[in-house]
Amino acid sequence: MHPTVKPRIKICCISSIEEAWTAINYGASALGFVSQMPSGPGVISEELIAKIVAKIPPPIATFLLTSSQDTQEIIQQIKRCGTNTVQICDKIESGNYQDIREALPGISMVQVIHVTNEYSINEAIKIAPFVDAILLDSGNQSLDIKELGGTGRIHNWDISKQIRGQVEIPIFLAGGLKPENVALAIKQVAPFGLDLCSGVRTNNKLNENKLKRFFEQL
Ligand SMILES: O=C(O)c1ccccc1N[C@@H]1O[C@H](COP(=O)(O)O)[C@@H](O)[C@H]1O
Repeated sequence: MHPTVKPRIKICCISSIEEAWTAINYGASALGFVSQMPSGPGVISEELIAKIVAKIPPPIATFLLTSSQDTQEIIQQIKRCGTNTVQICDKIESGNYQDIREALPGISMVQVIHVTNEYSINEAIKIAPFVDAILLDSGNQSLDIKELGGTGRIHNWDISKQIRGQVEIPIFLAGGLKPENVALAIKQVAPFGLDLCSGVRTNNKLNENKLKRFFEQL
């Protein structure tokens, strides 16, 4: 069990160098870049991701969000985009986490678990030994058009809290976080990190007023 500290903040769906710097200036320690997805508001091209990532200084973490389920494909995608972290938004079907570790030893791996019911707890416990962090998001992988994130909806935080209590690695909480609910989310789940997209945006653009209000709640 980790001690409760002020959570680290990852601002996701970054779509320009200006947005990246706005998020960093307000206090983000990580930025998320959404590559091709079946659905969601944050997708940008890999070319744009690579261009923005090249301008981000240490120690800011850069997360590539991928929907690929094939580790060889993921490795190539990370190389093209140049991020230092990969956020795997679906279940790996071809290959395993070790493939990514061996090919890219410096890359951190974050696996997304879509919190839907109590089974999500076992899913998180099973995956935790192989990755560097787990990100608990809202979503639905069984829809015809999969929802892998960016839903703007919260999920059952009681399940997230149970995962936080049973898994030793850092937990990020995502899904519908915004200035109005972040204090309660921290109190209830006490995650290592918070990850958000739509809650600090207006018409898909980063909104400085919402960002400011969000950071004031921490
Ligand atoms: O934003 C997207 O387009 C997206 C698509 C597919 C997977 C993940 C995506 N974004 C991630 O979802 C979380 C939660 O988003 P929200 O705050 O509920 O809008 C976000 O932090 C991104 O990591």
